[in-house]
Amino acid sequence: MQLWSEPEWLTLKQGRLLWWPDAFAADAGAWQAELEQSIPWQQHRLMMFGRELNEPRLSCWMGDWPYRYSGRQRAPEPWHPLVKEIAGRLERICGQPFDGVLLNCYRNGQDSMGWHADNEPELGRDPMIASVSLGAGRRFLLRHHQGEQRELWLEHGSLLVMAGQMQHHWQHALPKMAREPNLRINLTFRRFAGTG
Ligand SMILES: O=C(O)CCC(=O)C(=O)O
Ligand SMILES: [Fe+2]
Repeated sequence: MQLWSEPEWLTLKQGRLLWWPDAFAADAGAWQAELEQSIPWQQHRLMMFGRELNEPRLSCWMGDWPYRYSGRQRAPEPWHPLVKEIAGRLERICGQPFDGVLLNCYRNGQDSMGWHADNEPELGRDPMIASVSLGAGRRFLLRHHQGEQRELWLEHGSLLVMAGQMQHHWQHALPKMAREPNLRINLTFRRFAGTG
């Protein structure tokens, strides 16, 4: 009987995913409890149709370099020791270092993230994005620019790595799940293209 799943590479049209549902199952509860308490979660604002709105989630940018998106720049928070440790685990799995991470806190199923690609120029061509999920399981949607769609279930302790040309040909989103009462934390690790 196999108790622990193995990481599996899924090949998509113009992209690759490493999918490992219980990668961190043994640590996920402790990680969630600590990060919920000790990350300086912030409510950021976004511009939508000419109006400023609260982002439908809390977040925190951490690492070695500032994060630019939607024309704004965020200074990084210093590495939290546990987040640094997780970055080290991911480096061994993915075979490359990570020097920045966006932490997202979805307070319940009303929180979400819209369609986007992680294609900031800082990340360079074909970036590897390693995403760790803690807490409530949520749907994760992928869509290719020619129409193909995929859906994954991101559960507590899972790892999803987007690699290859994913960020150039696919977008991803975390839709609302109205009846989900529980919190989810997600960490998406990235690497600044000028380093490592
Ligand atoms: O919460 C998630 O699983 C997705 C987060 C994401 O796409 C991002 O931070 O760029
Ligand atoms: Fe993303």
